[in-house]
Amino acid sequence: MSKPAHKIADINLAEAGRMVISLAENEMPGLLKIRAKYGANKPLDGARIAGCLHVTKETAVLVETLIILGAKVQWCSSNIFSTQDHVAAALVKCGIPIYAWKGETDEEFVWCMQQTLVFQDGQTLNMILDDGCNLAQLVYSKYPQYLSGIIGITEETSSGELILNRMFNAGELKTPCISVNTSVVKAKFENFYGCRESVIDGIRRATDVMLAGKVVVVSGFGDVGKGCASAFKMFGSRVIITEVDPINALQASMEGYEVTTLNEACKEGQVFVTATGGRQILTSNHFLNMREDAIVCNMGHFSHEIDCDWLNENATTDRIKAGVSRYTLSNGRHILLLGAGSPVNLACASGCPSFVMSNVFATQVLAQIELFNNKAKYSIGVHSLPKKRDEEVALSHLEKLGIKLTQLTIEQAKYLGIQQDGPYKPNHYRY
Ligand SMILES: Nc1ncnc2c1ncn2[C@@H]1O[C@H](CO)C(=O)[C@H]1O
Repeated sequence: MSKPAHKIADINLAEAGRMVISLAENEMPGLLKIRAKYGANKPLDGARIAGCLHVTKETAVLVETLIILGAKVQWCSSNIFSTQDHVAAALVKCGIPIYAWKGETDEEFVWCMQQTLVFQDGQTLNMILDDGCNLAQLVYSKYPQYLSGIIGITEETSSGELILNRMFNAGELKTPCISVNTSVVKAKFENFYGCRESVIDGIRRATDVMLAGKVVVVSGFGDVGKGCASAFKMFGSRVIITEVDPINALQASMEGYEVTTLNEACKEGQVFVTATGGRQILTSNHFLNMREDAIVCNMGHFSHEIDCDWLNENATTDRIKAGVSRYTLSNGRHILLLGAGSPVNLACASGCPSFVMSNVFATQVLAQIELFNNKAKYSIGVHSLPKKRDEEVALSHLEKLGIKLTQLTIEQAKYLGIQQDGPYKPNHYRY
């Protein structure tokens, strides 16, 4: 049976979607500059990109940039709740095969990914743009016959990078990959500044809860956790951090946060945010000790940071509104779970803002160009883009913010032992 040209919620939403995509373009100078620089010589001509990344207005600008650079693209979302249906409609209106809608079931999520693998002309994918390694794992497990045709994989997020590294260490990886997450503009910009703004957006849109004065527990003090903690601090919350890594724990303490265990913090917290990249962080004994109507949400890629299965099997549920479920526990107290454990900024709001995503998605495009055109340079494994690319992406965003850069003199460059136009830092430098 031939596959449908697309599957979305409602094509009639296309006009509204195009409006928000146009506004996002104006906030995404990095992608617009890439279109201007590479659009004529089409470095992605011949690329058949299967994309699995939240279908948001920012991703729409990314998708249309890839197409302007010559790629054929088929796309699905990397989360069942993150699709912005009007954006999906706007892309389909332009003839782009989108298989995504807000509120997919887990089975439909897999079906959507499957639709991205074979193109309308019968050719199979030769590039993957992934978020959380969902698509790559599907191909590896269910469609290994396609692997020989895949030139490269670019991966968006830390959880996906973790899986690719695990596959490589197990000798299972058969494809050169570039992790965008290791780029500075992703880790130190989107993961921090993007989450700093969007975590508040997600929680406030879902609950309208007052954050000032409240006890907020953030599990994980990596770049995402740092951004989240910083946001709650700015809003006047009392922030408690939980961590397993002594370095991150010390950092949190140096920032003035209390650092303790979840077994202690679960009794005090009124809002809980997981940002560890791990699994089973918030579990039954925490839930049973939480205060009435404690708000529980996740900012990691996968919902398994929260033991949602235990809640669904051991508590009755009332749907308050889209993205907000109230669980009644055996002890009579209640818990509010946001976005069913999916990243709350994407499930209950619209994800990280366009300007910071412009940095990340410019890096994604450069990574796709690099792998597709220089595959001989990349061995099987998980690679990073050179620092110079990071600096170029950052440079393309300065004008929008009115930033005036100081020029390094030749003498200064000689003293520092670097080129006048960079790279300005050694690879081991931590920004
Ligand atoms: N507005 C957005 N559009 C697309 N992807 C996003 C957005 N905000 C965050 N993300 C990505 O979502 C993954 C986690 O699934 C990240 O690591 C982010 O780069």
